[in-house]
Amino acid sequence: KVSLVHGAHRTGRRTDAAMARWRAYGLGQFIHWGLYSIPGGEWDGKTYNGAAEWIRSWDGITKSAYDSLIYHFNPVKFDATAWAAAAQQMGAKYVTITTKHHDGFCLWPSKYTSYTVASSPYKKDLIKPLVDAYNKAGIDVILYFSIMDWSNPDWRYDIKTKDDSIAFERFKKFTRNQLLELLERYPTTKGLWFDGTWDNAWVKQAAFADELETEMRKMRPGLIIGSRFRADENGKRHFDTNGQLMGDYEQGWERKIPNTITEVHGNDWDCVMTVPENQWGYNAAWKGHIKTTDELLEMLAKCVSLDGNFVLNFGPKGDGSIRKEELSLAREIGDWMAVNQEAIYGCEYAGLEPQNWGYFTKKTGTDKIYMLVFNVPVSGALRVKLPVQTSISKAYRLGQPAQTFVPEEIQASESFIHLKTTSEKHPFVIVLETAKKTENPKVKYEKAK
Ligand SMILES: COc1ccc([C@H]2[C@H](O)[C@H](O)[C@H](C)N2C)cc1
Repeated sequence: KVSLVHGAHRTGRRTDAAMARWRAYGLGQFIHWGLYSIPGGEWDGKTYNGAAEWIRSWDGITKSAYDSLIYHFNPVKFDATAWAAAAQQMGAKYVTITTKHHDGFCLWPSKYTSYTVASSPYKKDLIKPLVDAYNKAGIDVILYFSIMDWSNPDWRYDIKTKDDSIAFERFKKFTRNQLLELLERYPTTKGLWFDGTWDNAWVKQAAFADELETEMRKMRPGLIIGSRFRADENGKRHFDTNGQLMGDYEQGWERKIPNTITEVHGNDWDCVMTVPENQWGYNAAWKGHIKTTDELLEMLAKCVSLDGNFVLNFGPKGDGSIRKEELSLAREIGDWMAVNQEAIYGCEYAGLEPQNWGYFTKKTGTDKIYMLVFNVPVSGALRVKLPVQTSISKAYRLGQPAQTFVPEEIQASESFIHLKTTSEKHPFVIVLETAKKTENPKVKYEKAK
């Protein structure tokens, strides 16, 4: 262990109520929306092959042409209530919304730059109606904020000269001003999801970022900040020089999911996932493999089974409408959640040996186990290995309690649940009510004689 001033300030999970609420979410929605949503990955009839929200960095578009998109941003179809209703029906318990992506365009009328929605034909603040509508729908809001800001002349990828450091000092002040402004304007938001923090200039700001994180946490008790915000004084990100997690949860799982509980290191984490292979902002082409509802449900189940949250991304169009493919995915996920949400919300790693048929979750604070079945074996026999001295007192289909199962014990603490049919076409859940086999004191006494 090396001594660090700006490393992790906490080891182990946060134990407060605000973090317990975050831990219980299970399913979240990500929203990437901004000027990049207007071109949607296309420009002058050419298709940009990268992620649509990165089109400004493409040599097929001039920076000034991209920046002039601000004069065309007028999302007349934007309806925060409709967005929140779709998220609520999907079963999202939190939403992470881009306030400012790498291009620097602010969806709120920031006092510290003119490159905001206030300078667009739309003029009005977009973040407040979203926060209010989602909160009204019972959904918590986390604000995405990119430190990297291509619109700000003081931003630097690295600090090489005296001029660079003078400019970057201005940029650090600007960044702090915007973050405090967001916390002041949107007091009900629960956290900040930082991005654009890998460049050398920011990685060198361990002390500044550490002080800023402390200041923001003081300003908003309970505030949730992940491992992407700051580096330690050796430039280590996500995990400090001693391997300790920076921030409150691990944010490294971008379009990927851990396979075993050991990869999670006992931390809280969330996985942020795109529907296409790698498109966060609206991409008209919608090309490559588009994940199906069952694939996305399996990712959700896998995340919760390994103590994480699953955050599914939506990329609204420049006009403020949400594309029909995303709305139908949300609808189908919501239909499944309406029946099976008990196996997701407030659930955690069950501590059981994983089986090929799917994933186990456990209701936090109880002995209730859920079997989320995605891959029905041709035998129809689902193997369950429980901890020793644990038995199954009841087994039934979630949503159809009359459909019960009598486990076949094949050896100590190992049973088969025999399905009635192997022709299920969609994922389903079996609930196992388990109990510790308590020693009967009378029996013990008799033995002793
Ligand atoms: C350098 O590779 C990157 C950098 C940033 C990203 C951004 C995406 O634009 C999106 O905002 C995602 C959450 N973030 C990691 C993706 C790939």
